[in-house]
Amino acid sequence: MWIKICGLSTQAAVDMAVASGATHIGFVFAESKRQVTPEYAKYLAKNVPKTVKKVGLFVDEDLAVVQEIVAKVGLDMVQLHGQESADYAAQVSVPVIKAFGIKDGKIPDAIADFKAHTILLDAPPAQFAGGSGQAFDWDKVDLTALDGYRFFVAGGLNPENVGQAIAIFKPTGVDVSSGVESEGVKDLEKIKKFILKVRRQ
Ligand SMILES: O=C(O)c1ccccc1N[C@@H]1O[C@H](COP(=O)(O)O)[C@@H](O)[C@H]1O
Repeated sequence: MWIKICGLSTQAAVDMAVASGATHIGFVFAESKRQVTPEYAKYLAKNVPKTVKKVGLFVDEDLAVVQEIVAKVGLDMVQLHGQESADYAAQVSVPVIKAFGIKDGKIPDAIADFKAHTILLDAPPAQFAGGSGQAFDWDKVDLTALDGYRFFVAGGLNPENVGQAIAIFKPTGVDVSSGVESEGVKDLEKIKKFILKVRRQ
């Protein structure tokens, strides 16, 4: 099971995510309270083992800027959290995770255009394009629509509910940001607890 801890902005949180067994760590380059500069992400990423994928999160960013940051930071994957097209995704030089907001349980038909990529299911955008800590309506989702897709479940996950999300969706991976924070800051114990919970499933 892939485990992605997103919105990392301190060395201690990166180290805890890696030591606890995260498979992916995420840096937010879009407008967000978790936004980091490429220079700082490069610094945070420098001792991350090659086995852990470094993911850069972007929202409707200019493709040239994405490519520049991928090269500068040494990103392994890019998470597209805006209205990016499949044509745009196809031009990114590293594997793509394409996020979709799930409203009223409806899996958008547009996921069909991203079959070559990994899909990420999130709550619909709120103040920012994501990272709101809100879950979508898990019970309303037609799970057959996800057949044949590699996908992350995200949106409002935390150490307490991630087991239920895995049981319902049987996803390729789970992704969390707000649910491993306390008062808006990454909480090292919650990161560890979240990863342990997933590993014990
Ligand atoms: O984390 C952010 O600040 C963020 C900003 C803009 C787009 C996406 C963002 N985060 C991603 O949103 C989902 C759900 O996060 P949460 O666990 O509900 O807080 C996750 O994929 C984050 O990577």
